[in-house]
Amino acid sequence: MHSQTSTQKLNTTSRDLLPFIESLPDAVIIVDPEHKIVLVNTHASDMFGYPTDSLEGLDLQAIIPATHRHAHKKRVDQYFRSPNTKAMSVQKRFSGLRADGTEIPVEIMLNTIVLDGATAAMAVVRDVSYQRELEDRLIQESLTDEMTGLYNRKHFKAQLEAQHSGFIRSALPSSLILFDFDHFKNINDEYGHAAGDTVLIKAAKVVQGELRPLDIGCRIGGEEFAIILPNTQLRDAVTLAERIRDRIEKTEFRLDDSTCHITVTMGVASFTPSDQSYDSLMKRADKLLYAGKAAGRNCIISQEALAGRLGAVPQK
Ligand SMILES: Nc1nc2c(ncn2[C@@H]2O[C@H](COP(=O)(O)OP(=O)(O)OP(=O)(O)O)[C@@H](O)[C@H]2O)c(=O)[nH]1
Repeated sequence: MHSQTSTQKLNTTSRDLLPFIESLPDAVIIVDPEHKIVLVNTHASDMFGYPTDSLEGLDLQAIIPATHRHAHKKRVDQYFRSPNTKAMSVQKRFSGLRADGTEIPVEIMLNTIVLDGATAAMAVVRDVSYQRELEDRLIQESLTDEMTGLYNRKHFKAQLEAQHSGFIRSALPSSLILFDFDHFKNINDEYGHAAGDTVLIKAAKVVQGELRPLDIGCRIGGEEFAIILPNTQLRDAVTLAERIRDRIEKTEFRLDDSTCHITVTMGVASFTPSDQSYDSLMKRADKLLYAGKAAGRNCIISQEALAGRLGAVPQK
């Protein structure tokens, strides 16, 4: 005698199944091997924005976002070839497509059933908008520096590592600007630590305002910032660094009852074939930054300067 398993097919009729699926708190969509929707509950019509019963008879593709349709169709075919009970969203984030064209984040649990004598797949679909939003917010928070809103050191390292991999794989140029505020201790000593924080927050906004969408602005230490510039040659990175240095120098930082000015010193470097890891770029940029401090601050020193081909770019 065979023991019952959780994957044993349910053998039922639409008439018997309907009250059961109507009693469930999730949307239920039953699909035949030709991908036709054969039975749904009211939650499914509501979730996807269709009048009652009008989902039935439609191709399943009608409720799949266009970008996922091809992969989803293949997955459904594969499911019918070797059906097993499984969650479709364990590794991947799924979305459904509503009648009004908006997308809804969902989790899907699939079961095979025999409905009215024919094999079908029963998808239990749960709206996970709230969880997805929370998840996105937590991910974003875990990568962000709370004070300035720039990315944090953890994200900085992960992104620089990814850029290094891209460089090794396909020689995509990437550059790094590392910078540190000059004599920041004096700001704290003169105006107080809270004022120092205000300067950092405002300077971060100045930096952010100069970046392109793909550039990654980070606060990697107390008053040490970094900008990863994907797909950017050293020359262009130096141009951007100079623009930011100049903008910060010219900014009047308004504090509670006073104002102050501050400057930054920058090290600018790009990946080279001898970089074994992202860390060597980081160390090189750090060395350049400290060479800039030694050269008198408020300046940019680029990798070429270190190689002796270009002088430092002191601004004063
Ligand atoms: N207000 C504030 N101060 C910070 C923060 N992080 C670091 N600092 C301060 O930044 C100062 C850094 O001092 P130093 O490392 O001596 O550097 P500096 O005074 O900027 O001088 P140079 O880097 O040599 O130009 C210290 O006084 C730290 O307390 C922060 O988040 N907020």
